[in-house]
Amino acid sequence: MESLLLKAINKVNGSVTLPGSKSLSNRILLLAALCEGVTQVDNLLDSDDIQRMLEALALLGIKVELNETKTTALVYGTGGKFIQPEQALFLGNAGTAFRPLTAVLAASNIDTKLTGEPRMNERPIGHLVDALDALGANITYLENKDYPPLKIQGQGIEGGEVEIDGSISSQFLTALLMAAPLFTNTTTIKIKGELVSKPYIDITLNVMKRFGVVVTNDNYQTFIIEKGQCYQSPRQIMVEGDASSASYFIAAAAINGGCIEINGVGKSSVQGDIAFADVIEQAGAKITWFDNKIVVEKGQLYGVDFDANAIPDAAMTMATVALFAKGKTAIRNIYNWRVKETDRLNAMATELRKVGAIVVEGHDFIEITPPDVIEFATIDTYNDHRIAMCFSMVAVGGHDIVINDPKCTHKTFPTYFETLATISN
Ligand SMILES: O=C(O)C1=C[C@@H](OP(=O)(O)O)[C@@H](O)[C@H](O)C1
Ligand SMILES: C=C(OP(=O)(O)O)C(=O)O
Repeated sequence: MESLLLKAINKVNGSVTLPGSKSLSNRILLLAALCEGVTQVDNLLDSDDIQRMLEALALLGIKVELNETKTTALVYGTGGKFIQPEQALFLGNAGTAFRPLTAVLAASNIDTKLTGEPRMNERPIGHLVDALDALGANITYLENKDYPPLKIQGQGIEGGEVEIDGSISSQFLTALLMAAPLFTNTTTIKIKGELVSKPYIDITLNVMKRFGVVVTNDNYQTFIIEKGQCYQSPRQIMVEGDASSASYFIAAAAINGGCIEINGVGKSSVQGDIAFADVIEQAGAKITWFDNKIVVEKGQLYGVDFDANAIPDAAMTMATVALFAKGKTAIRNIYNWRVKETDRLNAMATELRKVGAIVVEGHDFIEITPPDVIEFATIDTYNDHRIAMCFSMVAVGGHDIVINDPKCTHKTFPTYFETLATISN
C-alpha cells in the first residue's frame, strides 16, 4: 500500500478553487437522466463516486458526453426510460449513487442488480427498502437482510402514503423524494424517528425544484409530492463547489495562521456543510463571507462542544482541528459516523490517539483533548477519504505525518494533496 510522508507545513497562504460538490453532482446527473432532452452540467466533480453514477447511467442507456477534464457533462435524458442492463450496476461505496438509484429503479420497468465494494455491503439500506416495499416495490436482498447487494424487479410504483425511518441516513428520504415524481399518484412521506443530516434534504429539495418539481415540506415531518409533476431540464446547471471539501482549507488557515481564500462556496450555499465555518468561527477563527467565496484567518483556537448532526462530514475536520485548540473539543450526536465509509467514530478515536490525543469514544460522540506534544505517527485511513484529508491538518499544524493510502481521497477529491501543496510553504 502506498504511503505519503506529509512534511510539516510552515505557512499556508493563497487561494484555492473547490471541486464541484459530490452531493450536487450525483443528484443533478440522476435528475438530468430522468428528464427529456439535454442538460449541460458545469463544474461536475470528477471523482470515484461520480464515476460510479456515470457508469450506472451508461449501463441504463443514458448517453453522457464529458469534456476532457470530465467537469462538463451533456446528459441526454430519456424521460425515465431505461434499457435493461446486461450486468449488475457496480456502485462502489457511493451512498449518493446507491440509495437514489435503488428508489428510481424500483419505480422503473426493468430488472437490475445493485452491488458495491465490500464496505457498501455493511452499510444499511433497510429503512429505504422497507419504505419502497410498503409502496409495492419488488426488492430482494441478495446476501444479508437490510444490506446490499440488491435485486430490483422494477414494476412501477403507484405512490400513496408511506413512512420512512430517518434516524440512520437522510439519503433514504432523499432517494424516495427523488423517485416520487416517477410514481403514478400523489405521494405523502412521513418521517419516523428523528431525521438525521437534515440539510442534505434541503439540497435534494433545491435540486428537485431546479428540475421543476415542487415538494411540500411540513417541518421535515411530512413531504408531499403532488402527482403529475415530471422532471424538466433546466438546460444548463452549475454545480457549486463542495462545502465538505472546503472544511479542510477553512481548518488549514485557522490552524496555521495563514490566510486562505476559498472559491466556489459562500454565504448563499445550498450545502449544510458550510456551517462548519460557523463552528470554527466559534472556536476562534476569523471568517469573512462573500457570495461565492470565504476568506479565513487564524485566531487563537479553543475547544468547542457542539451538536454535529447537521454536518456529519465536515464535523470530522473539527476532530483534527481539536489537536490545535486549547482545551477539550466535543462532537456530539454523530452515531451515523459508524455506518459511513468505515466506523468513523472508532477510526478517528484510534488514529487521534496515535498522535497523542486523549480521546473518549462514546456511542454517538467523541471528545478530544490535545496532547502537550504531537507525536509522529503513521495514520491508517480505512479506505475513508475524509480520514486522509482530516489528518493532513497535523502537517498544517507544523508536524510531519505519514498518511497511508492517500489515494483514498479519490472518492470525492482526487487532487486534494496537490491542492494543499499549492497553498503550502
Ligand atoms: O445526501 C447526501 O449527499 C449525503 C448525506 C449524508 O449522509 P447521511 O444522510 O447518511 O448522514 C452525508 O454524510 C453524505 O456524504 C452525503
Ligand atoms: C458519507 C460519505 O459518503 P456517502 O455519500 O457514500 O454516504 C462521505 O462522503 O463522507
